[in-house]
Amino acid sequence: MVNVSSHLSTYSKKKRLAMLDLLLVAKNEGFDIDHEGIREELDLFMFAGHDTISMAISFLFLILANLQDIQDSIVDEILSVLGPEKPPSYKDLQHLKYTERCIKQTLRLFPSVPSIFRIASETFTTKTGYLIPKGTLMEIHIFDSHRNENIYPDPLKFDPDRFLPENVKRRHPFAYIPFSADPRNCIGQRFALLELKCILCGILRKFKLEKVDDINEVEFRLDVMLRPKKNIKVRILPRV
Ligand code: HEM
Repeated sequence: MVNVSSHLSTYSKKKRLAMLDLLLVAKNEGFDIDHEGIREELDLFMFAGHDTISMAISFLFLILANLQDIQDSIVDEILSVLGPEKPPSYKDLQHLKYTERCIKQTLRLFPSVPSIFRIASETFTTKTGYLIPKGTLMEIHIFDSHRNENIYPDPLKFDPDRFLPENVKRRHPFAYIPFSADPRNCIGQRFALLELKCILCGILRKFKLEKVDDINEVEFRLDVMLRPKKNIKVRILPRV
């Protein structure tokens, strides 16, 4: 067990505190959190920030291995913003607009969290006329909404332009909810996009992804995360 008091001088001098330091300061200053609570928060972050990203990157690689033209366009954008070697800065990552649209499109078709659950805190009637009694456990099926052809015509088509600002504006704000959309939505969503862009900058400038598994033949298994039944395979070759 860490002795917080002996570490106080270390963390309290820093201007911007890391998350663990923030939690320790909160506990020390008498806020409603104890060591058990801090452990739970860290555990949540480790879980929520790890499997989600690893599934997103797996499906992204599968898509890029299947769709060479999309992969080439992403590489072109990365090279035009960063050149062949430069590690991306925060600002550089903001310029990777096409890459971002491809990531969004991947999370539309393969949302790492396929559904979320809520308990109705009061009785209400939906816009379509269903009476939902207080206490009902509701499943919001993100995977199905993202593949609804009334919202996304030709839903299985990987079309990054669906996420051009003018097209996003035409849809309901809740038509795209890979990170959920309520007060308990994903606290790591901006970080997740940056992380995925960084991974693509690192891998795609050095390696080319080639198709092994067919994107249309992937089967899923029921889980909290969207996982394939079998491991996804792509061929990774040096980019020359
Ligand atoms: C592609 C990546 C990610 C996806 C698709 C994703 C998706 C989600 C979704 C749908 C929720 C809401 C769950 C619910 O309402 O039941 C959520 C919550 C959460 N996510 Fe993420 N997430 C991702 C990455 C991350 C990362 C990188 C972090 C942290 C660094 C993170 C931290 C969290 C936390 C702490 C919550 C709980 C928030 C709360 O309950 O108030 N997520 N995420």
